[in-house]
Amino acid sequence: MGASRQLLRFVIMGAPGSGKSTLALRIIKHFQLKKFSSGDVLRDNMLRDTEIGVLASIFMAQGKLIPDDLMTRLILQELKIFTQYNWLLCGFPRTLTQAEALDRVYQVHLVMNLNMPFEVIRQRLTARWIHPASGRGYNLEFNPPKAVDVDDVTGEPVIQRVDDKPETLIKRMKVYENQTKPVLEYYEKKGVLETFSGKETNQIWPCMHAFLQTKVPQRHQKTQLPHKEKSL
Ligand SMILES: Nc1nc2c(ncn2[C@@H]2O[C@H](COP(=O)(O)OP(=O)(O)O)[C@@H](O)[C@H]2O)c(=O)[nH]1
Ligand SMILES: Nc1ncnc2c1ncn2[C@@H]1O[C@H](COP(=O)(O)OP(=O)(O)O)[C@@H](O)[C@H]1O
Repeated sequence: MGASRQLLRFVIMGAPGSGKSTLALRIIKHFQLKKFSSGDVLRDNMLRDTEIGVLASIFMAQGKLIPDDLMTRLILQELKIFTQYNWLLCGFPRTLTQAEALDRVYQVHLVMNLNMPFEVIRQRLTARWIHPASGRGYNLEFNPPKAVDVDDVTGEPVIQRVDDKPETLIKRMKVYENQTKPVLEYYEKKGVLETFSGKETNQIWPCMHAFLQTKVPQRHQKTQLPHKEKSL
């Protein structure tokens, strides 16, 4: 893939709270990829009170996945806007049906999987806060907002996600085990899966960054910055 003129089609996967969004933000800072998050698309629909948003909020609050046909139609439709760009999908696909539907339209070149102990995830999610309109995420321990309870950019309130409640998290982890883990096997068989294990973003990121430098053609790499960053 390295030398080809193909557009880059990357995916980042991992259990809820494993750091997909946090690492995706670092990736797009260093590499020319558009980040596309299924959770953000759903939350945007929820904020705008669309039909999809109303439906999504019911499934999400129960820790369930949004049905495949709806989700796939939504994401493939939204992705059309990015046809001319390299992209990085965050949170999609989450089931085998979604992965197969994506495959029918795009060739995925690389899937980065985050592997992290459940206890770390549980601790992180009790302290996760988000700005719903932008999807910007905070963590009271790891990257707190500059001012208490408000988004750094807009000054609007940040909230805790209803699906981060401990009982909903347990359900989401089961869904991840049963429905999303098979997607990892699917990509493994295709030879595009790369797994990164660790407990901290700052530990995983240098490995991921170094790996991506070998996968992303030079022309799609942004000016090199030091590996270590203070936040985000
Ligand atoms: N303590 C801690 N929190 C982190 C770290 N990396 C990310 N987080 C926070 O953990 C939560 C989950 O991360 P996020 O990127 O939203 O995970 P996602 O659900 O996989 O997209 C967020 O509140 C992040 O700010 C880390 O290395 N340490
Ligand atoms: N690809 C998807 N298929 C079905 N439901 C999805 C998908 N992506 C997101 N969702 C719904 O949105 C919720 C939040 O997803 P996301 O923002 O990616 O959070 P996290 O990675 O923390 O679980 C999921 O628990 C699920 O209900």
